[in-house]
Amino acid sequence: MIILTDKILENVIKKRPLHSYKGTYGRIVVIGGNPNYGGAVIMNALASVYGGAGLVTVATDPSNFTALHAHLPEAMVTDYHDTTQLQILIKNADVVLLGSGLGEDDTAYHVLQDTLAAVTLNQTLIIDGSALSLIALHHFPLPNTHVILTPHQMEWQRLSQIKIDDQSLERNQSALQQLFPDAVLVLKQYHTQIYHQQQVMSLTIGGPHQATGGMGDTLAGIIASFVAQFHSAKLVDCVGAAVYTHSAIADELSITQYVTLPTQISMALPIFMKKHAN
Ligand SMILES: NC(=O)C1=CN([C@@H]2O[C@H](COP(=O)(O)OP(=O)(O)OC[C@H]3O[C@@H](n4cnc5c(N)ncnc54)[C@H](OP(=O)(O)O)[C@@H]3O)[C@@H](O)[C@H]2O)[C@@H](O)CC1
Ligand SMILES: Nc1ncnc2c1ncn2[C@@H]1O[C@H](COP(=O)(O)OP(=O)(O)O)[C@@H](O)[C@H]1O
Ligand SMILES: [Mg+2]
Repeated sequence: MIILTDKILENVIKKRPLHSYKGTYGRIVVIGGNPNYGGAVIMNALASVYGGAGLVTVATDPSNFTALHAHLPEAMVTDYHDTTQLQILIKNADVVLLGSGLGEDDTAYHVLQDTLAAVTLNQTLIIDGSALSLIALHHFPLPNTHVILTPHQMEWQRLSQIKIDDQSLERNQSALQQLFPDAVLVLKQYHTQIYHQQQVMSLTIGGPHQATGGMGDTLAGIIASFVAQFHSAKLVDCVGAAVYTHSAIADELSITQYVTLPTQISMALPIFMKKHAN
């Protein structure tokens, strides 16, 4: 098992080439946010934009448009009910982040189905929140692309059938091999673990000051932005660096704060990344 340290950032966070533009840093489509959980996609998008992604579009319920723009004018929006538009967006994306705040109703089911059908080989699909629960419930196969799964322990229980108390490293590794052999698994908990093929990385920073709704939505957005822009690093290292960054910022904030809010972590990303870019 590899313990994540700030060394992982050296492999991933790079100074920007002068001859570059927004397209160089990746196109992300965030898909989720029903009328009750609009905050989830706003937090995905805040983390993606502040994490440095070039272009971020959010496909969500129209009731979330105004709130999203009020928080983040840098993001574009589209109605996730518009299947044709969704397919065009996905086709042009480098990274698709699916499921935060999607819910589990009929609309969610159809958006999930359309997205899984539209992603292609060279893209990266990050699957979070409700999309994980829906995939577990309906046994949707994963598409043939680079997949990153970001479950908390209950979502992983639903996917793997391993009860939270029985989620040992060996059992998790074996379930991943059996169910989703090519995927990267980010199993979120106190001391999050990242599984990929035979490799396991473990986080030993972070703490209960992070236990606020939206913390995982923010992590998913950071992962999306790192994968979208840091092309010279391996996918699993981008994930490791994002997981480390998320908790390192939270720990810095926790020196003076009792709780560390997800949106504060996103706001702190540009300064943290500047410090660690090489
Ligand atoms: N502002 C927004 O819009 C927000 C929107 N959100 C969106 O909401 C959607 C639903 O996501 P969800 O995680 O809230 O609900 P669900 O998947 O049912 O899991 C909860 C169940 O699992 C159990 N549980 C056990 N261990 C656990 C663990 N380690 N971590 C967490 N739970 C654990 C837990 O046990 P209990 O707390 O009851 O003891 C409970 O029974 C999803 O799309 C998400 O993106 C949220 O991000 C919040 C902010
Ligand atoms: N006690 C804790 N110590 C460290 N990290 C925590 C703790 N509680 C929660 N977290 C982190 O917060 C995030 C929670 O993710 P998730 O449950 O998906 O949140 P949400 O869906 O509300 O955004 C994960 O990254 C998890 O590791
Ligand atoms: Mg979550």
